[in-house]
Amino acid sequence: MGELYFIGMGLSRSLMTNKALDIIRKADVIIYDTYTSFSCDISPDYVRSLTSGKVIEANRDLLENRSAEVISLAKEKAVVVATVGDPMIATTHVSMAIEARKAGVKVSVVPGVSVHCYLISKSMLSSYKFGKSVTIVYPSYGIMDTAPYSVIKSNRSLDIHTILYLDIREGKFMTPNEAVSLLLQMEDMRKENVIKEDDVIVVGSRLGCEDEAVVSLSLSEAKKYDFGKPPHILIFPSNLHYMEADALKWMTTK
Ligand SMILES: C[S@@+](CC[C@H](N)C(=O)[O-])C[C@H]1O[C@@H](n2cnc3c(N)ncnc32)[C@H](O)[C@@H]1O
Repeated sequence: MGELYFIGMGLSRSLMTNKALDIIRKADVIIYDTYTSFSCDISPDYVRSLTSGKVIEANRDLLENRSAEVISLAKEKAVVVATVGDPMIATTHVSMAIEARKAGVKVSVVPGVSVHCYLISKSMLSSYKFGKSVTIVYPSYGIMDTAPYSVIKSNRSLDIHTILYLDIREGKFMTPNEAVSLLLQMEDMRKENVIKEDDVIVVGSRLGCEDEAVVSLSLSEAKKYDFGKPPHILIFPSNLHYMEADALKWMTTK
């Protein structure tokens, strides 16, 4: 009898739980998700060094379009879908989990340290004040997706903060500089007075790694700031409680 495990590996080796390690060590097959996120020190080769199970590097096609193959394998074997961070936060793996359950396969989820929670904690902004999050994507065929603009506008109208994930496209990671430039272009297009150059954002870089950084700066400062190596993530805050404003003062730029 097989089983399908969705394992969160955390953001880096030091943040991988013992439970995740145990299940990876014992699994027959590990489907390593290379599509939804990236870690500074967890890699398919690192996972190979932990287990005698077969490690398969999975792209979007295998995880979304060919998930039936994974589910069919899990009818007989212990199969792990291993994701950097948490397997169910800002991913589409719930769809595979539901299909597997419908097919009679036992499904287990092992949460991991997610960039979402890690960022909220490091920013010290109130966890009660975060709304819908959204990904800023590169324009495709010259068309700009202004969904992040709509989400920030809606969250701000409710006085809540927005987490902005940044696009990963064919191995290229969007930089905070590119993200800020796209947000300002969205304002130019929509002109609904949502995003201004002097708005303050929080940028998390390589969270969970030795060289992680969290900085708070204005959009105009962010345009030319060197944020270092990826991955990066942004918070677009709404109005700040005085304690949140104090917390951000400790995170000013270098
Ligand atoms: C689609 S989300 C997936 C989140 C993942 N499932 C988790 O729970 O951590 C991936 C995006 O989160 C951000 N991200 C992921 N890991 C990060 C890290 N260690 N430091 C900063 N940003 C990170 C990047 O913007 C990246 O493109």
